[in-house]
Amino acid sequence: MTDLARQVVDLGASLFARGLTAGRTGNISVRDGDRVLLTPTGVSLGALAELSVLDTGGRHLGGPPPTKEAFLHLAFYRARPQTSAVVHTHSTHSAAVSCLAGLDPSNALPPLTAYYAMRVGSLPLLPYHAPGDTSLGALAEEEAREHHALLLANHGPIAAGGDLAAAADAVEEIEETARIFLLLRNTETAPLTPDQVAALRA
Ligand SMILES: O=C(CO)COP(=O)(O)O
Ligand SMILES: [Zn+2]
Repeated sequence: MTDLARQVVDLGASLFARGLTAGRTGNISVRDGDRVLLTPTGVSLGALAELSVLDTGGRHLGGPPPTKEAFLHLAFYRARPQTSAVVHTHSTHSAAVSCLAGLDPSNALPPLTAYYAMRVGSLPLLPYHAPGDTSLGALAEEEAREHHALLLANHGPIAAGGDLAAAADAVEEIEETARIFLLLRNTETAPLTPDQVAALRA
């Protein structure tokens, strides 16, 4: 197993052990030159043994069949050439927020904390599609041009980063902020001001 593949296995084990995705949910990918290593479909992130290999055009080059969300991962790589990794989870609080009525589709969570503003920024909500429904690909690719993190309605977060740690950081920060958001529901909150957010992202 290559060092990069080992990093995917270790990240999967870490996300699973911390309850950030359960059962056989979630998927991870990392770019390796002109190839992409992805978690296989139907496996627990806590028990990854081998990875699937695609080219950036989606051609299957080796390993078991890839995650059914491979098309979403590839949409991020196409839309954001600086992306080297993508992480998707079904983290509980993020998934709970993704089921709420009345969310702002352009930004599902307010900037309650500085780290959320720094690691995520804004979080467009993509309309519900069944897992693996490739008709979400075009919309995801369009949103990914401007945003490295998206929330899939009635599903969970997906985030891209310059490396695996950055993509995981974004998904974890979404989960922490979703938890805070739900803890504070029906309470008046004081999110960061646009100036405070801009200062953090400068
Ligand atoms: O999270 C998932 C679907 O959205 C898990 O599917 P895969 O096992 O195909 O990766
Ligand atoms: Zn999923």
